[in-house]
Amino acid sequence: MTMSLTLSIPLTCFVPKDSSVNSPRYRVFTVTCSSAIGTPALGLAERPWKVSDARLVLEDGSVWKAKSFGASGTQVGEVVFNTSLTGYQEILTDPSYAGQFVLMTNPHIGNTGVNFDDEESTKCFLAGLVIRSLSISTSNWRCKKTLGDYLAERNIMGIYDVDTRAITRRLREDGSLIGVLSTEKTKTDEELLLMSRSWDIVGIDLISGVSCKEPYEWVDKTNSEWAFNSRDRETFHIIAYDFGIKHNILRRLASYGCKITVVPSTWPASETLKLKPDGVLFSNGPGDPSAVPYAVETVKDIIGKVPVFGICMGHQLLGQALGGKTFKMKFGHHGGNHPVRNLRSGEVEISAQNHNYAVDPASLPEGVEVTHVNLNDGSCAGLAYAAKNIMSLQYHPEASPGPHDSDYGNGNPLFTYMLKCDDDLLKRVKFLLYCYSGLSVCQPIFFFFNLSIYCIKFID
Ligand SMILES: NC(=O)CC[C@H](N)C(=O)O
Repeated sequence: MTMSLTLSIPLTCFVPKDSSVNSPRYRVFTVTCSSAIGTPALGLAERPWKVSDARLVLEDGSVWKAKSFGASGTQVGEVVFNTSLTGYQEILTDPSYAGQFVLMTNPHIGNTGVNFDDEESTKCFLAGLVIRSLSISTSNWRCKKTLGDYLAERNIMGIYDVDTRAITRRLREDGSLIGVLSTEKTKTDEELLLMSRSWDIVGIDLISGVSCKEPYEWVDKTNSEWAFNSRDRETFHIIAYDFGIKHNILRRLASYGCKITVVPSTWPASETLKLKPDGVLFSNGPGDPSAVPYAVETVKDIIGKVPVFGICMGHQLLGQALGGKTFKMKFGHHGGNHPVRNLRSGEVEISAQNHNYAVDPASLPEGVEVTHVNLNDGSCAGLAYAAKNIMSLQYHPEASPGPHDSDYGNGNPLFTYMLKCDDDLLKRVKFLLYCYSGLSVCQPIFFFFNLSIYCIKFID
């Protein structure tokens, strides 16, 4: 059944007192929702009066009472905060969050439900979701189910009605913390605390749990509705190492004319080189880059022989393979609003990021160039080593957190830079250019969503 609600809202409540806007005093808003009465699955996620039935116990001894949604049980993980306003579904399906609880600083989550197009992988690998307020209704033309139903089906725990601001301040002051989330009443706070203190994410190989088991070919391109900056004139064969690869990286490469073979994280370098690819991509992935020495060895065996490009974990592994060091940051970067400066062009990009580790530029050998820096803390956000045809980024150029600044397109500064270089260098780094300029997708819906928020703020 389709319901139509007509709301008469005094417009004066949206207009500043000194506004000169000449408009009727009342405007009629018509809201149409296609939820059947008596089947609240798509309309109501949770009754707002549900009582606390979950606890988040942090390793610092603090206990946070909350209400559960999604799966129930007891789960341990590292708590990180994410500052994205939109894109919770991309976050939920980003394999790099394996072993982590994602706390969203945006207080209102779940309002657009979930759909089948925005997934970055086929599973949710994160430990759980921590939010302030779970939207009691979902409203989006692409919505297929509620966030609560989605998490329950994937056996992922979620909690809401928890003071996410206070936890974020704590994480900002003390750094990322291990926590235990539980809906089990039989477990005491002390037991949960002990559990949190006896688990660690450092030094664990989380990549093996998320990587594909067999090689496969990837052909899907960015959906034409969202596509921009596509090029399919030329075809490059790319081998993409799956350390927890996000689908949009593959879609953007396909849209830029790449034929892609995705291989498991343990795929031998010799097999890769036998295929004589035009380039190799080292993907993003979860956990500590120092815990996967086998992956660093693979990277070492490949660099210098074919052009390579690294994203996030791939960037960190490249840093190590070049002789550099990675270190754990205090609370990392997780969000769709991180400013990054491109040191070659001087331009600033608003980027999507998700990492807790970084490459220490001082540890890198001579000749390796830091191409990008994160403007929030000056950390290394990109590297290039022309002598070995290497480029890498710490952030996610394929993402569209609203802006798609990191999809440089044809008229991008790097392209201009390349054209000034000699022909040989241009040829050698052509693949890198394709990767670099290709990794982003337009999602106008986010743009308009953000725009509407700004408008509401403006007239409020
Ligand atoms: N997105 C990623 O690839 C993350 C890399 C690594 N797991 C980190 O936290 O820094």
